[in-house]
Amino acid sequence: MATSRAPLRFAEAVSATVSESAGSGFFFDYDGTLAPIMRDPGAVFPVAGAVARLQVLARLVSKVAIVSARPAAYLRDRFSGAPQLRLFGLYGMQTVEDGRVRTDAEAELWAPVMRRVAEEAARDLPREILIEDKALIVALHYRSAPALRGAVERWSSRKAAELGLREQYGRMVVELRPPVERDKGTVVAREIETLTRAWYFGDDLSDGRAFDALRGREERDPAFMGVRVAVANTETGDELARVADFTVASPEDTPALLDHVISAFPGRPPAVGAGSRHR
Ligand SMILES: O=P(O)(O)OC[C@H]1O[C@H](O[C@H]2O[C@H](CO)[C@@H](O)[C@H](O)[C@H]2O)[C@H](O)[C@@H](O)[C@@H]1O
Repeated sequence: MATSRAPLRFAEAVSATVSESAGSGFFFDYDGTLAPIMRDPGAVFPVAGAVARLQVLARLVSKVAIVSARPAAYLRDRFSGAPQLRLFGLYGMQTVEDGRVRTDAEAELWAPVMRRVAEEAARDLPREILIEDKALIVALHYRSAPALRGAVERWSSRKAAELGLREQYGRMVVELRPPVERDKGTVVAREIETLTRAWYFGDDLSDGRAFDALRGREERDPAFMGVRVAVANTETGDELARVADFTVASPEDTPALLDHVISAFPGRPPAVGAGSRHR
């Protein structure tokens, strides 16, 4: 991922978005971007104020979406307060349409294989490893036992080779998933086709593909503006921050950045401390 254009100023990015709101979209990763990182994935909820900000934003621009590795049903639950959001789960293998989860047919064919992977992981891996069975993706979490990272990665690589699966590394996690052409980059590339401005917020390795999708579109279409926002963290954040236009310090700071964007729309009250950050 290479940065090729002059640095974008936050105020310019915001005003270009406001002036073409009907062609603008906002895309968000979930864990580590809109929600804190915790040991128990099941205990995580969006940070205070995030859902409300997204709902406001969804009324102001063309499209606001969550693009996550979580199952779509999980996202539907966590973002029920923002019904206008578009939800892409399992790296785009699932979406929510009219309140119902729709799973990609090609990915669905892998359900029996992934069930077997979850069973074998439970049998083979030490019990300190948290196995998150997302039906079409098996996540192997070593946050409670970082010393077991090597063992987890070796097991995962063997299983991927044996069964023809893909691996995705993340924050103290390795995931095994079907070899279908879906990732955050393919989702974003498709969803921005009708847009002229798009922002993507992320914190992790898989979000780099979404950044690349914005960059690729910019290279083909000089009228398009992509805005990459990295949410800082010491685990996987550096790589993303290096190629981001802006960085926020933590998921808890994401709503404040959105306030600066929202307040720039006509008729919106000014954000507290507007213009003082995100340069
Ligand atoms: O695409 P995302 O929405 O960012 O999902 C990526 C993974 O997030 C979750 O794992 C991460 O957050 C957990 C909860 O804070 C944390 O315990 C774990 O160490 C992190 O890797 C989720 O559990 C995974 O399924 C997602 O793939």
